[in-house]
Order: sequence, then structure tokens, then C-alpha cells
Amino acid sequence: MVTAKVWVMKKHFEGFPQTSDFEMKQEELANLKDGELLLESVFLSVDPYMRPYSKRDMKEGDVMIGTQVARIVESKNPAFAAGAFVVANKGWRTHFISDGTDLNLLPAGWPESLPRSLALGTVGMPGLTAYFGLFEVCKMKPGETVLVNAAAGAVGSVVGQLAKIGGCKVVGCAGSDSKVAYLKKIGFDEAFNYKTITSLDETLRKASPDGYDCFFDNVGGEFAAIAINHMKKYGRIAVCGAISQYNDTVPQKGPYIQFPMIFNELSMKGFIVTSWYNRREEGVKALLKWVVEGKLKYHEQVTERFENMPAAFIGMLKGENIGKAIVKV
Ligand SMILES: NC(=O)C1=CN([C@@H]2O[C@H](COP(=O)(O)OP(=O)(O)OC[C@H]3O[C@@H](n4cnc5c(N)ncnc54)[C@H](OP(=O)(O)O)[C@@H]3O)[C@@H](O)[C@H]2O)C=CC1
Ligand SMILES: CCCCCC(=O)/C=C/[C@H]1[C@H](O)CC(=O)[C@@H]1CCCCCCC(=O)O
Repeated sequence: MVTAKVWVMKKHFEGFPQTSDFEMKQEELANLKDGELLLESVFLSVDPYMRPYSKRDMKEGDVMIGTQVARIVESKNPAFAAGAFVVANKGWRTHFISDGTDLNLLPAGWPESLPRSLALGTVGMPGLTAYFGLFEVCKMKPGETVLVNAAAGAVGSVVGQLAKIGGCKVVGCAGSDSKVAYLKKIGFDEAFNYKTITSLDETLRKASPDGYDCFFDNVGGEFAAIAINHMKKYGRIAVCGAISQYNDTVPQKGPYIQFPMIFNELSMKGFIVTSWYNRREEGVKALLKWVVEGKLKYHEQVTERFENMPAAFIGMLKGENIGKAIVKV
């Protein structure tokens, strides 16, 4: 008999999540039936979506939603061998049972030198968000200028580097000077700290006086309201996330976007990366190849121990991560 540790959302978050909103519990797992597998989480992901989706989909007492890289401890399913690693979507759990239908094996030929946690970041859901968001939603073309916010994070850092790989100029912003230095290191042409500038309007104009062809928006709110006025004619905006609004208790007002949308004939499209998962293999293959070639750099903010899941989640929402926020069990 295996006992799993799980984190539940004890109380719905009000404003910014607090550690007291979470509770760690134990779950006794049943013995394996034929066709089933026992898995242990090795790395867990903490992601911004957990905040808005908890409000929309979860009730108090539910296990926190989320994905992990897990190792197969025991297998009674001939399609899976013990010792193999998979990506699963089983929430904040140390151990769990699966019948194999909801598991994705790590890509064949995963290099020994690469951390398997990249399957939750640069070579996983966030990397795919950058890939499909930039190439399919923004329809980025060589020679264009791309703007991305939350640029030092899991999605943004890949967006910027793919824009460079695709032959574009890239401007990014982040919330600390060390993040700005990181953006320069990974090839951003222009980078600024949105918390210390005096005018976003002036900063965006100075970084690209001719404006932006593509805007990959991870933040929404006031930033997006100002950035939309800096789009070039026929510019494209990928509405990926709105992290500046996830902890709001009172909805933000505005903006009124009709004038720049009409005058500049802009396109603005919201998207959810899973809509492109029929092409998941293509995206994973491309991202992994660029990582192996050294063209796509990665950084991970690793928090040790499952017990620190809430702290890692809250820290990521506060901006403590450079690159992907990961918990190592
Ligand atoms: N549409 C889709 O399918 C998907 C959407 N997303 C969205 O992409 C965005 C980025 O996700 P991800 O890369 O995983 O997360 P990150 O790794 O970028 O972590 C979140 C970052 O957001 C920044 N942030 C937090 N609060 C604010 C704020 N009020 N204003 C501006 N920036 C803020 C912080 O960086 P800083 O220090 O720079 O403030 C923080 O580090 C999120 O909005 C997420 O919901 C992610 C995956 C899929
Ligand atoms: C206004 C909210 C915007 C949120 C944007 C975002 O971050 C979306 C993330 C999804 C991503 O495209 C693919 C996912 O896996 C994220 C959603 C996860 C939903 C979990 C569903 C609950 C469960 O697992 O049971």
C-alpha cells in the first residue's frame, strides 16, 4: 500500500493566494489492477493558469490542478515499462495510479544531459504556447518587430528567442533588473524593467520608433492598453494571458481599443495552446532540436521539496522566477 501526499485548495483564493489557503493531506492508493501503473512525481509545475482556473473549475477541498513529470514505479500495463518517465496531469500529488490513457511519454531520444523538467517548460506546454502563439496566432514573418511582456518567464523567454530564430527584432519587458540582464543575455534586442520606467509610452516608442508588427501579450491590463497604440498598420496581437488581472478582486476598467484597432486594421486573437495539440509532436520536436543545438536557452527556478508547492506557486505569481518555475519533489 502506497500513501501519497497531496495539496488541496482549502479555501478559494481571495486576491493574492496565501499559504493558509492550502492544506497538505494524505491519500491511500489502492493495489494495482491489471492495465494500471503506479507513478511517482519527480518534478511538478506551478503555472499562472492555476489561479484563474481554480476560480472557474475547482471547489474548496479539491486537489490543486497541475502537471508533473513522473516516473513509472510499477507497471501492470504492457504498453509502459517501469522506470520510464511521462508527463501527467494529475494535480499536486506525490504518487498516483493511471491506466496509461492520460500519460505522454517523454519524446524518444531525450538527451541524458537535459533535465526532464524541461518537458514542463521550454519543451512542454509553455514552449508550445510560444511556438504556436508566435508562428500561428501572430503569423510572425522575418524582418518584423515583436513585443512580449512577462518576457523572462516560461512562455516569454521562449517567445523572444523564437522571434530571434525567425529573423525578427524583439523587445521585451520584465519586473526586475536581473531579469532584464537575462533577456539581454538570451538575445533580446531591447529590454526594460516595467516597474522602474517613468513612461511605458515613451519606452515603447524609443525601443521601436516605427512600432510593432506582433505583440505577444502575457499580461493584459494597463500594459496592453498602452501597447496597442504602438502597433503598426495590420499588426497582430496574440492574447495569451492576463496575469496582471488574475488576482484582482474588482475587475479593471477599460481599455477602449476600437480606435487603434480600426485605424491600424489590427488583428487580435485569444488562444489556448491545447487547440494546437494535434500538432504537439511537431512543436516538441522543433523546440527540443533548438535546445539541443544551443539556439534556445532555458533557465529554471527550482524549488526543492513537495512541501513547498504553495510557496513556489505564490512566488511565481509575485515574479520570483526567471524562466520556468518548477518544484523538485
Ligand atoms: N493561452 C495559453 O494557452 C497559455 C497562456 N499562458 C499565460 O502566459 C502568461 C505567462 O505564463 P508563464 O510563462 O507560465 O508564467 P511566467 O513564468 O512568466 O511567470 C509569471 C510572471 O508574470 C509576471 N507577473 C506577475 N504579475 C504581474 C503583473 N501584475 N504585471 C506584469 N507581470 C506580472 C512575473 O514576472 P515579472 O517579474 O516580469 O513581473 C512572473 O514571473 C500567463 O498570463 C499565463 O496565463 C501560459 C500558458 C498557456
Ligand atoms: C483568463 C485566463 C487565461 C488563462 C490562460 C492560461 O494560462 C491557459 C493555460 C492553459 C494552457 O493553454 C493549457 C493548459 O493546460 C492550461 C489550462 C489548464 C486547465 C486545467 C484544467 C483542470 C484540470 O486539469 O482538471
